[in-house]
Amino acid sequence: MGESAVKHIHVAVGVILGNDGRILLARRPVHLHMGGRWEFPGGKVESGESIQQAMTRELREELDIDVLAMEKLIEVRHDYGDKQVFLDTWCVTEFSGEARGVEGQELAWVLASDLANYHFPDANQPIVDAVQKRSC
Ligand SMILES: Nc1nc2c([nH]c(=O)n2[C@H]2C[C@H](O)[C@@H](COP(=O)(O)OP(=O)(O)OP(=O)(O)O)O2)c(=O)[nH]1
Ligand SMILES: [Mg+2]
Repeated sequence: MGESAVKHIHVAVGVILGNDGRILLARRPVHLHMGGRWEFPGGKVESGESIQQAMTRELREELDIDVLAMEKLIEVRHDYGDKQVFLDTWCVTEFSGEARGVEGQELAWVLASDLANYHFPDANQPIVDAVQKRSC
């Protein structure tokens, strides 16, 4: 199958920066794809939504925060075999509210230098590298 025939799921992925430069990670529920691994919060872009709208909606749903400013970080395409994802990854540089795991997910505020200690989905290495290379 040619590259053009592969349908990637468009995912809004947020690298959320806290006041002290820490980054917010959430643990994916065990029953989901890549369950039990740590992720940068976000989710699928719905049809007709811009990436900003999708990020705002997802982070409200998952964390009860409102995105005030975001900047593009990196685009990652990955083939899981059963599923192809396009991780449209942005740094969330300003938000309002205090993040909590609305869906019961475990959260952690992590220093960029400590990201290597967390088990991420296989697609995430380029994102971790980008975060460590340049702060958002
Ligand atoms: N949010 C997020 N998704 C990631 C990361 N890395 C990675 O491979 N993914 C994959 C896992 C999923 O296949 C897909 C995101 O889907 P999701 O399950 O979060 O989507 P969603 O929040 O819209 O959830 P749902 O309502 O469809 O269940 O992207 C990451 O760091 N963050
Ligand atoms: Mg999600």
